[in-house]
Amino acid sequence: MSLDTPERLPASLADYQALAQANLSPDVAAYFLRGAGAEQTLRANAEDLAALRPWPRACKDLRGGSTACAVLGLSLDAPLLVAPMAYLPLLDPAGEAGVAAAATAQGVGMVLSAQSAQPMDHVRAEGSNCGWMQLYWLGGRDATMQLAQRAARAGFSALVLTVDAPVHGIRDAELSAGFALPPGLRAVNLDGLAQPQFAPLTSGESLLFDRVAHVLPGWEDVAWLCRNAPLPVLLKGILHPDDARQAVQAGAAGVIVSNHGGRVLDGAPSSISALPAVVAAVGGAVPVLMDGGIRRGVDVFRALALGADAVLIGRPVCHGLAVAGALGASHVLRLLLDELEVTMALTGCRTLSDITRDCLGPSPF
Ligand SMILES: Cc1cc2nc3c(=O)[nH]c(=O)nc-3n(C[C@H](O)[C@H](O)[C@H](O)COP(=O)(O)O)c2cc1C
Ligand SMILES: CC(C)CC(=O)C(=O)O
Repeated sequence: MSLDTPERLPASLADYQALAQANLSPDVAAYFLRGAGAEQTLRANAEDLAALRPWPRACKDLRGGSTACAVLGLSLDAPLLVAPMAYLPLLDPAGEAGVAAAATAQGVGMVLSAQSAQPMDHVRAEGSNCGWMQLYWLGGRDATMQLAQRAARAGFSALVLTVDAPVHGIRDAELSAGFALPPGLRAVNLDGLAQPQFAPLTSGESLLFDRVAHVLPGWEDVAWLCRNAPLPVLLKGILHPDDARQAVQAGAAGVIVSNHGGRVLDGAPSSISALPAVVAAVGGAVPVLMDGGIRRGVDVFRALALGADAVLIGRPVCHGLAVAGALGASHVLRLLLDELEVTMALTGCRTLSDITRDCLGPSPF
């Protein structure tokens, strides 16, 4: 659905969120905006960011400052990418292509979800900054590689393999609102790829441990994909430093610290609290990105100060898209960029490399 574009755009991301929450139908709001279980992790993502204190500095020379950066070959005006999110046309018909156009207009990146409801070629034609393609392990090497090859043919420059959701999280709010995909909406980029078929369960067997677990990837599959895929592969959904080390060993080109926006394992650590140990474990071998709970430019600053090379933005883009289509998504990104610049100026940071741990007050972690 699409809400009527307001005459005056909302002034802040918080206003976009409130408008989206108030106006989306309860089932669509539950899918896009809520989290798993009791939503402890969803809340912790934002609360733990808010606990970090940017430290104002006086009379620093800010002339010639910039937020420009390069992340794994992407040249961006700021270290922001739109996170991969499924089925965006449920929020506005502009869908993934509208968000790609918004990201491109604002000079930030975008990762296209494997569950995009629009064809990848169309999305990239509308917004070339949509440069990375996310995928899940598709139950086997053949289907996963076929999707990787489709992405390469469509001109993407990297793949993002999501490893934190081998099974669906249990999303209470979504279940009680009765969310279901409407007929006609589907993950079109997966058309024709073999999906796992499961034999019927016999008594005492578990669907998860006796069927699904047999088609989940192991580290040897990840290493195989990193070796053979036509594009570099980042791993998304890393929280544990040991997994970060394994990712690097497996040949990952980057690591994304994420708990899937609190949508999978409720109670898992917030992304920002997990970030420092992952950054230390990776030791500069590959870029480290982070997502989860970024709601203001100051949150981008907080993540960079704890060692992220860039951040991904999830739900705020949904809020913008729901309230005012592609224009709303673009405006949300613009607000974040403006807030990041202002935060840098007030903390005396001229460039991104000036943003270090010393720019924060004493850590609560
Ligand atoms: C509605 C929705 C759909 C999502 N779909 C995907 C997906 O298809 N693939 C994926 O890797 N992550 C998916 N995510 C997780 C996001 O990529 C990202 O990790 C998370 O939203 C970041 O947290 P934030 O929403 O607090 O910014 C989805 C998140 C939302 C809110
Ligand atoms: C279709 C889902 C697997 C997409 C997703 O990752 C999510 O909803 O969080």
